[in-house]
This record gives sequence, structure tokens and C-alpha cells, in this order.
Amino acid sequence: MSETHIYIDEKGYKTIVAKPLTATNFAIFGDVIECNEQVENFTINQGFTRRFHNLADIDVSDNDGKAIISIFRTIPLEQPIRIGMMERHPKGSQAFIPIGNQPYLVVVAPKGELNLSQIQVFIASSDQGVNYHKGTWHHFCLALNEQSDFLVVDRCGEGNNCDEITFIDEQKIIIKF
Ligand SMILES: NC(=O)N[C@@H](O)C(=O)O
Ligand code: NI
Repeated sequence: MSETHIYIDEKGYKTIVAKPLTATNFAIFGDVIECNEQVENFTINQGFTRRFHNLADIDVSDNDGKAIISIFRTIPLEQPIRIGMMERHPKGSQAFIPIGNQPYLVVVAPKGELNLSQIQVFIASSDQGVNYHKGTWHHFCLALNEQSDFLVVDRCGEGNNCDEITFIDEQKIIIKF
């Protein structure tokens, strides 16, 4: 990825404009969990259910880890939201599936050494979940508009599974959408 997504706004602040979340534009970061005709789907349960099959790669087995399900009840940050941290989970994937009806923000950067110029921001609909692949840099869960619940599937196990980087003021990035 060459071009940066960051520009300097009229007040001199680093700024990123959020883009709509699609499986294609999120592919290097992880999976988008949604029902659409592009994913494998078939009817089950005597035709009363359509199964949208195998939507995300849940990768939690490092160091005998296991998958757990939690609910993150999240309140929105004050706007304009200014990104001041990024984290990654080196031992496992982490999936967020919205339970309510609100959109939310997804802030990511590619695995490896964190490169601030490669941060991307997506706005996800309440019909879309995301699964961060192991090592994908991301901001912690970002609700929009109102308190929102997310069903979270991630790893429980031995060893550190959360590397966090806090930005100095000049590195912080405002999100516009
Ligand atoms: N700390 C924690 O469990 N949450 C973060 O990993 C997050 O991505 O929200
Ligand atoms: Ni996380």
C-alpha cells in the first residue's frame, strides 16, 4: 500500500476520512462478517434457515489458547474522535459482531511494525462484523452515536496477547466521516 490516507485539515490536524467497510477493502486486515451473496451460503433446517458459511478465520490456538465469547458494552468517544493508540493481538484473532442497530468505526493498520501512514478507517454498518486477523493493528472498539453492544470472539490463553502503542500528541489523527 503506497498512498497515505492521512491529510492535514484546515486547522493543521492530521485527519483521515472513514470509508465504507467492504470485504475487499478490509481483506489485508481480516474478515468482514456479513450476509451477502458473495459468501458461500445454503439452506438448512428444512429450508427455514439460510447458512452463510465460514465467514471468519478464528485463529486462537497459539500456546493452547481457546476461543471465548464476550460482550463489549461500549460508549462512544466524544467527537471529533482523535485516534491516540493502536493495539494488536499477536497470539490470536479478534472478532466484533454488533448486537444493536448502530454503525461503528474500525481503525486498522497492517501487521508488522506499526506505520502510522498506513492507518485506515472504515465505517461499518450494524449488519457487518469484523474479524481482525492475528497481529492486525487496530484501535479498541469504537461505538458511534450511542452505547452499543458487540459480541466478541477472541482468544483466552497463556502469554501476552495485547501489544499497545500510545501516540504522542503530534501523532494523533482526527476521524472524519
Ligand atoms: N482489551 C480488549 O479486550 N479489547 C480490545 O482488544 C479491543 O480491540 O477492543
Ligand atoms: Ni483488540
